[in-house]
Amino acid sequence: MSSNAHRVLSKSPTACAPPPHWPPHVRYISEPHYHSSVPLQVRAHICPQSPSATHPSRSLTIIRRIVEPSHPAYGQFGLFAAKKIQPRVHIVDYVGEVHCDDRPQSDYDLSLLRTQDGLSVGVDAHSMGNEARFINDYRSINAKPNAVFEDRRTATGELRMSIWSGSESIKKGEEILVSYGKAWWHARTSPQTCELAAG
Ligand SMILES: C[S@@+](CC[C@H](N)C(=O)[O-])C[C@H]1O[C@@H](n2cnc3c(N)ncnc32)[C@H](O)[C@@H]1O
Repeated sequence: MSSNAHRVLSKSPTACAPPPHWPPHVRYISEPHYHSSVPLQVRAHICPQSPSATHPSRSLTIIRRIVEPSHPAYGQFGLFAAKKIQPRVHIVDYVGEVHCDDRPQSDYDLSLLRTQDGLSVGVDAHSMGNEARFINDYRSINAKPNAVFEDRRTATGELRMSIWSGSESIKKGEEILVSYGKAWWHARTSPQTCELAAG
């Protein structure tokens, strides 16, 4: 068996090729990975069955480098509408590593859930994730966000933080922008850091 054939056969069944402009140092995943810091009973609450792969994002979004010097994330990437997106449409789930440990250094860590015991569950897309990790915050770009974070359960019951278009449609080529929340920005201008707040 050639080494290429072996690679294909040993690939995870849900693995898929990264989209164009995907950075080589980040692992592209289409379903959440659960870190060992997530207690079993919390994992069972979030994901009662096996994780489900999501592929709705490809046709709706495109990752693009920001080339406008006036953009506050100039030189970085952003996520853009590949076609017109109608209001209140599910664009993509924020997929990454689901964890309960602290990730103060990550700029890709989003809050998924706080349990009744006060345990904080995050989704960190710093080292592995999908297209959603490239969504920028609207501040200094637009007057308001055109997309929102909203949690949902997939068809197999898995809790996900998803990105939906807002009350207005998003034009083809327009940047998809959410609000990271004031606390996220506050944490980055003060000595302490915290998770990206969905809101
Ligand atoms: C979740 S990442 C977004 C994707 C990022 N632009 C990239 O290329 O990987 C969050 C980072 O994007 C940048 N960013 C996002 N929105 C921004 C904004 N409105 N103004 C300045 N920087 C922003 C900041 O560097 C922030 O730490």
